Amino acid sequence: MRKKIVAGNWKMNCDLPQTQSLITDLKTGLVKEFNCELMIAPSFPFLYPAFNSTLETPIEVVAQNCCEADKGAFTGEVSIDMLQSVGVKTVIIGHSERREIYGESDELLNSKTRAALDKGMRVIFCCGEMLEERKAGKHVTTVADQIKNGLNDVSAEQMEHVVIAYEPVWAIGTGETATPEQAQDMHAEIRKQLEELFNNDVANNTSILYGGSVKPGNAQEIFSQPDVDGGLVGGASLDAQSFIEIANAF
Ligand SMILES: O=C[C@H](O)COP(=O)(O)O
Repeated sequence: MRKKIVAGNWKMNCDLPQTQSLITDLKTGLVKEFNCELMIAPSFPFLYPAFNSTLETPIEVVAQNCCEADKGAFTGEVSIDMLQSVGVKTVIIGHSERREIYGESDELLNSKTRAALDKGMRVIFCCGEMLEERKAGKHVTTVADQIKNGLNDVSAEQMEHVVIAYEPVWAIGTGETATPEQAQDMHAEIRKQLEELFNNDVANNTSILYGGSVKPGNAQEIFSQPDVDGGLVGGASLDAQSFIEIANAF
């Protein structure tokens, strides 16, 4: 079932006091029902305190990454079981910063995605083209390849637990947003791709979020596009008021 979602990716920004104070501000600001699911993704050490602080609220705490392996000699990694043991049910996989800075390949992201889905997690699978790829007119094929490779061997049934986040890399943290038309065009292409890879139900029922400089001032126009089901928000999610205003854009 296609859901409206606004997810805040806090990236590597808040320490424990800042995490707690941002959650307190969010809880104070959540005075009414929202027409969308709300998620926040703090850093690993703060997932458990965040999970505890958001019990009985509409906020879901999600992870920014996970390891594809079960357990063992993987220094610095965090397993899916570990995430689940602190209440996490959703994980972001394939963010462009993981792809670019940490060199995570389509194959690795596919392993992470399948491992997370096999363990019953929900996955927010990120895709998006670089500026040069858009300028060269290769943005649609780039994103199609990322989806095809990243979701290889994922079943149509498992796709019920997959959310796609389209984030053009040139719009992340730059203040430059894709136009609502650019977002809509790519989201429609992604749905076409999901239909080819899976079926019509998967294409229609998968939530596709837009990410890249979403702010209170542009959220409504972007979210009003027929194939945009919400946002993966970076910078603006670090301010409770902005995040709530974005969530109110539905
Ligand atoms: O995960 C979120 C995206 O990278 C967007 O970040 P941004 O809203 O700061 O551009």
